Formats: sequence, C-alpha cells, structure tokens
Amino acid sequence: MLVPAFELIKKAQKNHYALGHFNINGLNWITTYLKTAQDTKSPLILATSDRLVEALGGFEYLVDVTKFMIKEFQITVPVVLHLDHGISVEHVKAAIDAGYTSVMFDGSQLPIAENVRLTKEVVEYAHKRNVSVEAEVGAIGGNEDGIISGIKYASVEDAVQMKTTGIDLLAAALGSVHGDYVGKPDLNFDRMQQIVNATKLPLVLHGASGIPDNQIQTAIKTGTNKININTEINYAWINAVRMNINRENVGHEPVPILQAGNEGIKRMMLNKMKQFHVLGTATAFMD
Ligand SMILES: O=C(CO)COP(=O)(O)O
Ligand SMILES: O=CCC(=O)O
Ligand SMILES: [Zn+2]
Repeated sequence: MLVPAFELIKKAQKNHYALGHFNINGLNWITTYLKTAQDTKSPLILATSDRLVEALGGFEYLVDVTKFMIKEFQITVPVVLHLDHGISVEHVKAAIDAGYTSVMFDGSQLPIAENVRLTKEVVEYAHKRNVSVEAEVGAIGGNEDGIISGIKYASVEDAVQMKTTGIDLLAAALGSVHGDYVGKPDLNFDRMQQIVNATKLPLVLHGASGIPDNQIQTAIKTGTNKININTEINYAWINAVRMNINRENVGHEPVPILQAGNEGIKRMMLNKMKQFHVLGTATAFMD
C-alpha cells in the first residue's frame, strides 16, 4: 500500500536509522526497488524528481503504475511515493491530487521568507490530505559538467523559521551536492547538530551519493532519518548495462541487458539500505 511518511519517520527517528529514498529513472527502477524492499522487509521511499516527471509519463501514470505493481508483486512493506524537488506549489498540488503520498517543496532558490510562505501553503494543502511534507533550507546545489553550483549552507535561523510551517522533514544544505563530487565531501556536522537541537525535526540528507560511510554514520547519529540516493544507483545501472552491451555475442534482445541493469540497481540499493540500518525494519508495520 502507498502510505505517507509520517509513521515511518517517527519510527526511524526513535530508533536512529534512516529511510532510503531512491529516485526513479524508468520502470525498471520501480520494479527493482519494490522487489528489493519486499525481499528485505524494508520500508521504501520511491521518489520522482519533479524535473523528470514529464519524461517519466506524468504524475497520474506514475501513481497508477506504482499502485499496479504493488498489487501485482504483492508488496506488503510500506511504500511512500514522494515528489522530489517540487518546482512550484502548483506542481506539488498536482502530485498530491494524482495520489502522491509525500512531497518536497524546493524553495531553496527563493528568499527565506518566500520559501517559508509557499511551504506553509503546501503544508496546509498536504496535511488536509494526509500527505507528508519536506522542505529545503539553504541550497544543496549540484555538479553539472564539473561545475559545482548553487551551494548555500543552511543557517539555524532559517531552519527555525521553516519549522513554523509545520513540515515533517527538513532538508538542510550542509555541504552535500547532487551528482558527482569534485574533491571530498565535507559535511558541517556542528551546524547539523545545532539545527537538530533547535528544531527537533528529522533531517534529510540530499546528494548522498559519494559520501563516505563514516560521514553517513555521523549524519544518522546526529539526526538524519531520510537519505536520498540517485547518482550511485544510476552508475551501478550504467556500468552493468555497459558491461553486458559490450559483450561479444550480445545478440539483439534488450531484455537480458536491462535485467543486468536491474541487478546493478539492486546491488547498490542493498548496500545503501544496510548502511542506513533500515533493512528489516518494515516488520513493525506488517501483519
Ligand atoms: O538528493 C538526491 C535526490 O533528491 C540524490 O542525490 P545524488 O544524486 O547525489 O545521489
Ligand atoms: O537526484 C535528484 C535530484 C535531481 O537530480 O533532480
Ligand atoms: Zn536532492
């Protein structure tokens, strides 16, 4: 069943682990994520980046296909369908209307007062419909073609202001970036601790691909309860597909090549869920 993130997050916060948020880049990602979560009795956050939703088929298609697969594969672990980096209040509302159970409004490029005002509007709309909400303070930024852009560290004051909106999860930019790292990631854990102390909100770590295990563990201990992974899963898929496509006698059937891609996705997802201490934790929510 599709569920909002409320209860899952509460449990993760209480028991000091992080939920795995995995981005969808095609149907194979959805099937592999669902089956791997079920096989390991782990809760799952399936996420679609707003900027890719149209290319992936649109909100309604993504809701329907996810629900269909949950039924078809007899998935009984809790699954959250989450809008990642929601571009506008209109998009976020459209995702909720289509049946998403969790949304992120990304107002990180706006002045904080505007970000807070719009996030509040999202929270009012979402909570009435039993949908959980994540917001961003500071700006996580990313690496496009080797150029790191848009990083702005979250301040404690902004985080405290954002809390007044009633959000359920806070993505605080503390030095991680989307995509590949140039140099070594170096998260500001002092600031992370101050934000946790001041807000008591569960934190979300974006741009977690490429962050070394010791920093992931510190982030979880400090109060990170949701960790977003996209890039490393995609590299695992690309490498597995490339190896297979370059084999002699590759033949003409795409299905076995794509199945190798699924194995890549699964391997990386399992690594990450183990690192997040989330494996097996869905039993608390299953009959
Ligand atoms: O933050 C993310 C999705 O919101 C994922 O980041 P990476 O692509 O760096 O794993
Ligand atoms: O990876 C998730 C964020 C994005 O690329 O839009
Ligand atoms: Zn992100």
